[in-house]
Amino acid sequence: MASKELRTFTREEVAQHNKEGDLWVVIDSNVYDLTRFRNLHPGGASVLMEEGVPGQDATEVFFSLHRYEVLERPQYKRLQIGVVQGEEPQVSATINDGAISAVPYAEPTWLTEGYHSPYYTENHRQLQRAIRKFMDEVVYPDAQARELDGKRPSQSVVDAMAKIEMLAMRLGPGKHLQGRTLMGGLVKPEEFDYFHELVVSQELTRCGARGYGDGINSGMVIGLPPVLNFGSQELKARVVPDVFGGKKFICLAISEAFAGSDVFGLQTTATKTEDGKHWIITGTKKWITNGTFADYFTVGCKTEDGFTVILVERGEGVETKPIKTSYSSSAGTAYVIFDNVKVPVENTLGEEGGGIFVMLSNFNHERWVMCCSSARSQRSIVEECLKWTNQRKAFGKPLHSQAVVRAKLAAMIARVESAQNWLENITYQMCHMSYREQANKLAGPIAFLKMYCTRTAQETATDAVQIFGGRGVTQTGMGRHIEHYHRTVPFDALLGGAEDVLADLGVRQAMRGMPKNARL
Ligand code: HEM
Repeated sequence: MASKELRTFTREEVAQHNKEGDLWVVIDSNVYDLTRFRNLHPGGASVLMEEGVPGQDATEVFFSLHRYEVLERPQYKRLQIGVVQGEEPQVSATINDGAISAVPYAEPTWLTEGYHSPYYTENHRQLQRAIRKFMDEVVYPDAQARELDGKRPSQSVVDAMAKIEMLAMRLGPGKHLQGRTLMGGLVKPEEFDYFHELVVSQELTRCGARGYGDGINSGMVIGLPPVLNFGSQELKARVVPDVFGGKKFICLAISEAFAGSDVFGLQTTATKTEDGKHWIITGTKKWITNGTFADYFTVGCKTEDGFTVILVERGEGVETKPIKTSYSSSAGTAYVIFDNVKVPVENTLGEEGGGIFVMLSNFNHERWVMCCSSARSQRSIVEECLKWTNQRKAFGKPLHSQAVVRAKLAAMIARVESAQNWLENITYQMCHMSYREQANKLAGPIAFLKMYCTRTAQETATDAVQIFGGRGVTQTGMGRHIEHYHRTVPFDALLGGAEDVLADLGVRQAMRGMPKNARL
């Protein structure tokens, strides 16, 4: 809403204001006075005097050069002086207003009008509506701002998430939800299933800011499960409420400059003090998401018996330094130094020497969460491409009138639809399997799905840049989401296991299941 009162003009009246010292235009049935703005216009003053602009309807040329959000910025919003008599604006922002997008394939089938799904109940739909509104109103503006300034997610947003128990919901169904009021009581803790969690993950991904997306407590998603599942009661009572309450932050600290996923190559050591009451931890960790602001570190250490996971609290001997990666430092990616850090043995997570089991126990869930995000972010790119090829004209016709452009769109749509449909099938299996069954039966399929999601995501990113041209590599303006996606999408293919490793894991699991008597 503009703060001043808007007047009503006929198109003939607007047309009178067509010179340098008196310059009005119509954009989407709204009237703008650009007289004083002309010399401040980032695209230059002269373009505003080109044929078809002064006193005219500049809607088409405007939307071929600017995103809708330009008109929403306060400094430009006040350029609007009125509306055209008897007309209603036709261009509405289909994102960030809590609504479902009407653009084909911009939403998964279950959210598209007239389509059906066997997987989602009315309760999933209610949660989706509530979370989308929350995301668009509370999280999206912070995500966009922090992604640019590189600061950590605002505490007010973390607090708001904690209030609706979104932090706890991100760890999926389970005992940790007991007694919590999820989304104001919308979902009963005992009814919360993996489809509810899928909704939470996918809606969160719509914030369209990859670094921020990781910054907003993703360290918790991977760092807290070992505490929840393997920590002592005392440790859990001390750590979990503050983490779910958004007051403290936790991260997973496994990878090192010396070794990535090869946990047996790690060099961080934990040795017991003579009285056996403490660990002394020394070593370094690299690429630790949320590490710069974490209070707790779930650390993989080399111990006498092999590999052990220990919870370290920030304090004497713990130092964290930011690492500058291709995405925003909003993620809090850190280099972590442990210098003779003294930790009570009660902070050991699981058995001494049993660290591999602790780590493996969360891999499937972690990878599945990544698939949720990957499938959803691909979809946002498909929406951007569909809108752009529809509104952008080249050689006098919309971009989509070119067969090569349509072929790229077809491939993108097919990829995202297969990723989402496969994801929903696996999610359904998860809902009907015990955790142990999931480990046996789904490690392979989830590994394949993650490999598929991240590989297709990169193909879609490349195609999107081709469609957007120079704008696809420009950090501001029309293609800014494409540039961001293309720059940050390789992250997805590294986290939680590189593509080739996952592919191999899936095949090896399939081979283990081959019947002994199978022959051609
Ligand atoms: C309310 C009216 C307008 C506002 C507030 C506005 C604002 C802006 C802004 C903020 C940019 C920088 C790029 C971006 O952030 O997207 C820009 C670029 C530009 N504008 Fe406008 N503009 C307006 C109207 C127009 C009109 C009517 C034209 C018609 C020719 C025009 C032509 C351009 C061009 C050519 C660029 C450069 C685009 C690029 O670098 O790709 N603008 N404008």
